[in-house]
Amino acid sequence: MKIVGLTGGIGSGKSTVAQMFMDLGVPVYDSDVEAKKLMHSSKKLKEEIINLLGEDAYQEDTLNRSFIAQKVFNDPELLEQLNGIVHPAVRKHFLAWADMQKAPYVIQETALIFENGSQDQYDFVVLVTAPLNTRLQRVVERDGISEQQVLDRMGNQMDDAQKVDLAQFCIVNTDLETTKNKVGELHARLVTLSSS
Ligand SMILES: CC(C)(COP(=O)(O)OP(=O)(O)OC[C@H]1O[C@@H](n2cnc3c(N)ncnc32)[C@H](O)[C@@H]1O)[C@@H](O)C(=O)NCCC(=O)NCCS
Ligand SMILES: Nc1ncnc2c1ncn2[C@@H]1O[C@H](COP(=O)(O)OP(=O)(O)OP(=O)(O)O)[C@@H](O)[C@H]1O
Repeated sequence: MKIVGLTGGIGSGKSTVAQMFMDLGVPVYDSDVEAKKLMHSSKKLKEEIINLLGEDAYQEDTLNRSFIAQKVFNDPELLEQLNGIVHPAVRKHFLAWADMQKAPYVIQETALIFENGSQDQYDFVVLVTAPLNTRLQRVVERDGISEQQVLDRMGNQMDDAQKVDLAQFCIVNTDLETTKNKVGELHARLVTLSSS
């Protein structure tokens, strides 16, 4: 079984594209969602996160996302430390999940691949892109946060121009119908590549 990484900057449409692959029957692991579940359920992670960010990181036992986001997304060092706690746990959990899937290939959807040099963990990396202004607008509308807050997160991610050169496949996600067709073509290609 091959392991495909699906990545893209904030608001590029990773989750939208991931859903299209799921509709074609491909098992998809959503790292953002699973990371949050682990940050909630693992006592060890929780302790480490409280040690790093303080008691306010959890509110009545629930992850205080806005507090954490506001602390880490404009402090690269702190973000790196948080990533150092969360990412190894997600990796371990993903591998156990992948082991249980029966399909030619599985997808790990994750915001960060090239940023942390983890591209070697994948057989192929698919990059989703969209123009910066479109991404900004989508996230402001979806999450109700300010443009500056989106720009802070973008500041911790690599530019598309650099990522395009590193990925094996790229999906430009502006028109949804075009994206869907591209996903269909890519799926057929990945199935073929997975059997060779
Ligand atoms: C800070 C947190 C609680 C904010 O949660 P929130 O629900 O507001 O945002 P969400 O997780 O949906 O992230 C939205 C987008 O922000 C960007 N983002 C998230 N984590 C990171 C990161 N570590 N570095 C750069 N960008 C990131 C991505 O584009 C992501 O898709 C959360 O993002 C987090 O815990 N991040 C650190 C752990 C991590 O790296 N998770 C990502 C998968 S392993
Ligand atoms: N081609 C498109 N046309 C119009 N809206 C879109 C398109 N693709 C995605 N969107 C919308 O833009 C928003 C962001 O898309 P999505 O959540 O898939 O991005 P993402 O890359 O997963 O974002 P994040 O990094 O924040 O998790 C969503 O509200 C989604 O419905």
